[in-house]
Amino acid sequence: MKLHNNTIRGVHSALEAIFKEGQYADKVIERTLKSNPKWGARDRSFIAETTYEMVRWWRLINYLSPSESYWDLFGTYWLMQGHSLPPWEEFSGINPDRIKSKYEKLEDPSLLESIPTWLHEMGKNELGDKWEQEIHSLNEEAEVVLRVNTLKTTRERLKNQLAEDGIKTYIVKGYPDALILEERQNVFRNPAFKEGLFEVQDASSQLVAAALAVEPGMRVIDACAGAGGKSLHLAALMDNKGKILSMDVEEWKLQQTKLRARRDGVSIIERKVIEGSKTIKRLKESADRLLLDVPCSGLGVLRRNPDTKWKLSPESIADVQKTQQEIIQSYSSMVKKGGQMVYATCSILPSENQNQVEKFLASEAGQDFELIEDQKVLAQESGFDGFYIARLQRKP
Ligand SMILES: C[S@@+](CC[C@H](N)C(=O)[O-])C[C@H]1O[C@@H](n2cnc3c(N)ncnc32)[C@H](O)[C@@H]1O
Repeated sequence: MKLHNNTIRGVHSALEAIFKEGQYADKVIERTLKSNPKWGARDRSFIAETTYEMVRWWRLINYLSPSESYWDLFGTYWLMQGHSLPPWEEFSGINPDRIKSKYEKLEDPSLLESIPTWLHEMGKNELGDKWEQEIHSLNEEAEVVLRVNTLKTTRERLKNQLAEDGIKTYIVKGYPDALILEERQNVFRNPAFKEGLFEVQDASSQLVAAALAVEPGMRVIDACAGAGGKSLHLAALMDNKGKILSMDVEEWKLQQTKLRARRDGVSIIERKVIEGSKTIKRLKESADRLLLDVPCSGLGVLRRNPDTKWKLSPESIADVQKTQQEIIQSYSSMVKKGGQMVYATCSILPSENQNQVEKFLASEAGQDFELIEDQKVLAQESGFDGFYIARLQRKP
């Protein structure tokens, strides 16, 4: 594969924004590509993929070639991919034999999997024997998965429509609304996306709304709705009949929900910003179904957001765990007697998942609830993102 100096520079400036300015990788890549409209499709995918992969393997790359120079770091990454380097002056500081022998001697799993040492220790403590395979799976490149908007089309029809545009997809048993792309490509420019025929949503994430067992006509609250991915799925499962209250503490996220609902032909979503405990108290026992897609460490979606591992710390995980317990304790009051609630995270750590549900059930607020079932979705078993989904029932 031929390297081009200008696209490597594009990767360097993206890495600088991510590591020196602490910006989010997906946003940086989006902006880098937008501000360089002349780059062709191949250049764009080179920049996006290389930036993501270098972020993913950042600790390992820096261990193999401790250097301040982005050329040294890129060259090391390129060699790790099994390529050879062109005889450019920029790569003169790299010694491929030294890098290879350093890699071959490596035994420390946290370096081999390119994660912080504290995270390796935490993962081992929480997941035991399953940890090493799980972090290995979470370091793989994610599939692109679509969720068919069944309010506007069927899976079969969309599959054929995309195939006519050269986008080949396949289906996997157990995910009734999902289509998986055979080859990674940008689907947001496809007319079917603009017409609201699909959303991009991982297959594991599609299990969350399905677990809430909604029916048309119900009153549903999505209390951590964010940009509305699950609210939109719920609306489709309810055949756009009933009411969904999409809530969040961040108004700008709910604004996205509004735009997406319009594109997807969803009219049953109402939005409400959570301003404090009063907002929750006013909705006491008002929901047939409540979704708590709570903020979490994001460790289950490392394949999509590899920069998360450099932003997390034991303290930030402890903080988010505190928020999770506060949310389930207080927000569960919105479920009607006899109603149901789903508590979900995109984390694989039991301390954010089943332990939180157990703690809630043992508390005073949880006395009215019982666990119906839970799914501990690991990337190594599902092939998709890591998730936790617990379904609880409030006693009549
Ligand atoms: C995992 S994300 C939700 C993703 C969203 N459900 C989706 O499908 O796109 C968690 C959300 O919880 C929100 N959040 C954080 N603290 C909250 C709180 N105390 N109450 C409600 N939402 C909160 C965040 O702003 C974030 O949008």
